[in-house]
Amino acid sequence: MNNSRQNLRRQLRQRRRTLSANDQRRAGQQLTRQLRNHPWLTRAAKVALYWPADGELDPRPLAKELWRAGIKCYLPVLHPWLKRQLWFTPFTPQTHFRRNRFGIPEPVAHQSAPLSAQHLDLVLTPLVGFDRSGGRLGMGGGFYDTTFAFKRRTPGHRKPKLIGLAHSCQEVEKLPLEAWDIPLDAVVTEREVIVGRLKSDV
Ligand SMILES: Nc1nc2c(c(=O)[nH]1)N(C=O)[C@@H](CNc1ccc(C(=O)N[C@@H](CCC(=O)O)C(=O)O)cc1)CN2
Ligand SMILES: Nc1ncnc2c1ncn2[C@@H]1O[C@H](COP(=O)(O)OP(=O)(O)OP(=O)(O)O)[C@@H](O)[C@H]1O
Repeated sequence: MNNSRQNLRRQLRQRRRTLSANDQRRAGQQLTRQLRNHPWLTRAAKVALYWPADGELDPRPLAKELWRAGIKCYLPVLHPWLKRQLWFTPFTPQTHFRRNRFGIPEPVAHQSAPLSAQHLDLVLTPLVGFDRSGGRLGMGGGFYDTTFAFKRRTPGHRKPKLIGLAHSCQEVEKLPLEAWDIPLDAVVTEREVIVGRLKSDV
């Protein structure tokens, strides 16, 4: 694994952890305000979010608004046998959780049928670092890149839209792009909506 990528990841995760509980709460509310009436969301029927860990921007206040609007929410679960693949299970106020092998809460399996990524309209992804052209640095497991690799294999496969959520302190000038990276369609921070320039649009 590339050393500068590892160092950058460590640095950015550290930066994220210095945000106070208050900063985190405010950022989650600001994110909700920016997205709740956004056409990306109001036009979607099925939206994946994540359960925040390690200082990630908290999408749960947004989930509450989506429930209210009748939009279905999902959370990622590690696929039981497919390497680096995520499945998505429904997220409702009744969902029960258990910790996965990374210590992140995920819905208990068998509560309801998991969905594969192709069936979602919109995916709000966690991230460690981002740049303004849609570059994403994650936790390093390769889960999102692997799960959404079909978007690259099938040109014109626009669904689901991938939108990274991040604190603005997670921005970097330029991320080193790896061959397998799937660019984000946009990044939303507590401050702004940044629309990435997709390679396929050029
Ligand atoms: N909130 C949230 N949920 C998520 C992700 C995420 O990034 N955030 N994932 C996004 O992919 C998946 C889990 N991927 C993860 C990958 C690595 C580590 C991690 O902490 N790795 C350790 C070292 C590796 C190890 O323990 O083997 C570390 O970095 O310290 C955590 C989650 C699915 N769910
Ligand atoms: N489509 C893919 N097929 C097979 N392996 C992949 C694929 N995409 C990524 N990987 C592997 O996953 C590993 C981690 O990738 P990377 O560092 O880009 O993860 P990340 O995007 O930071 O993490 P995550 O998506 O889990 O948040 C890499 O070593 C790479 O070999």
